[in-house]
Amino acid sequence: MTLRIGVIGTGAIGQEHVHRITHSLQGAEIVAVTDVNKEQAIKVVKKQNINAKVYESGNELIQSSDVEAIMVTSWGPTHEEFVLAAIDAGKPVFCEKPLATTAEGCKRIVDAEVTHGKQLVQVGFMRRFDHSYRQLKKVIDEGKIGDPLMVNCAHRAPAAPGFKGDMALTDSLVHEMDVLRWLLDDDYVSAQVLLPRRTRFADEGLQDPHIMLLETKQGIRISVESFVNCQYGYDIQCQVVGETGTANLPEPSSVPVRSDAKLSNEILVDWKDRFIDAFNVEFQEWIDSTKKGEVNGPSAWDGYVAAVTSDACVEAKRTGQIEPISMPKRPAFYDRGQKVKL
Ligand SMILES: NC(=O)C1=CN([C@@H]2O[C@H](COP(=O)(O)OP(=O)(O)OC[C@H]3O[C@@H](n4cnc5c(N)ncnc54)[C@H](O)[C@@H]3O)[C@@H](O)[C@H]2O)C=CC1
Ligand SMILES: O=C1[C@H](O)[C@H](O)[C@@H](O)[C@H](O)[C@H]1O
Repeated sequence: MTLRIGVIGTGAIGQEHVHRITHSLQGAEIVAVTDVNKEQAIKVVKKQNINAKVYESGNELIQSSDVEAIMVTSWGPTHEEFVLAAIDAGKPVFCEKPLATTAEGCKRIVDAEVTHGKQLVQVGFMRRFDHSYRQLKKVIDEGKIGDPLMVNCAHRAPAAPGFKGDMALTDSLVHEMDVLRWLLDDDYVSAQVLLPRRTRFADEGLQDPHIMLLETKQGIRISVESFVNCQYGYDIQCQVVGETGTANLPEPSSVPVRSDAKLSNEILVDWKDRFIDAFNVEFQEWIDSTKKGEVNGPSAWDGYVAAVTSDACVEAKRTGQIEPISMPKRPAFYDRGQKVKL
């Protein structure tokens, strides 16, 4: 059986995902697309050479009997409406981060999904599918460095066109907020945000870099640097310090070149390249799980936790204080093993 997917939002990442599902992955096809920029949606259908119908709106696409599963890759503020509509239609939905732009919006989605009675929602936190993060998690889970005590991360990008306000926290660092919970199998209890000296390469009014400090329930202390105008490349670092050793996130492979009396390695400059394999694994596993009637990736609850954490970080940046992160107990509904029926 081929999973028939409808795509809401044919912009940058929507096109990436349409391409990978159509040309790289197995078991699914794009049968429907929609975008408020209809001309763009039409162009994507032609360029990707897919037999997909262009719908007037996301809700019309969701309601279509031709569409079995939904992919939401529109702007963040539109996600809540479409995810709620997909739940209402009883259809599995993959929603790119953020699940919703507020914790309250995420909680409305969690409540709707629990009321619906079947888990349908997966959120696009793709780092859990990245081979290097999975290698790092294996080392930790096997106890090779003892209990984790501290974690030091960096999330650097060469430039941040269009970045404004708190996007370093709400748009970029949400990836670390999610992946570190998964890596450590832990939850957060507090957040603090430090504002180092601004780089002259930041747009007017934009703070850059930031340092986010998190404490977990187990007492692990986490430091994450966000530097979105670092100039030199797209560089994701993660070191876990344990009782008996340290473990570093493996660097993307590159050929060491010796020439002109220098030894050099290339550094990637784009998140699309750094995580291309993670996106492919994320979507192949989503397709396979959805066809089995399962949700095995980051859930709506994970999307809610990321939103609560990011809200606390934005508040910590505003107050300059350590802000508490208090989460209600995760509903048993989100324990693994929930099955959905297509
Ligand atoms: N997982 C990851 O690493 C990444 C995730 N994203 C997320 O993906 C989402 C989209 O980001 P981009 O593709 O960079 O943005 P984009 O602006 O390139 O594309 C978004 C598209 O959604 C369309 N759109 C907006 N409102 C709509 C509506 N009501 N109905 C239908 N279409 C609508 C826009 O016309 C646009 O074509 C964002 O939530 C972003 O955070 C983006 C980049 C990386
Ligand atoms: O979701 C993303 C990308 O995956 C990058 O990791 C971030 O740097 C970017 O800001 C964000 O949009």
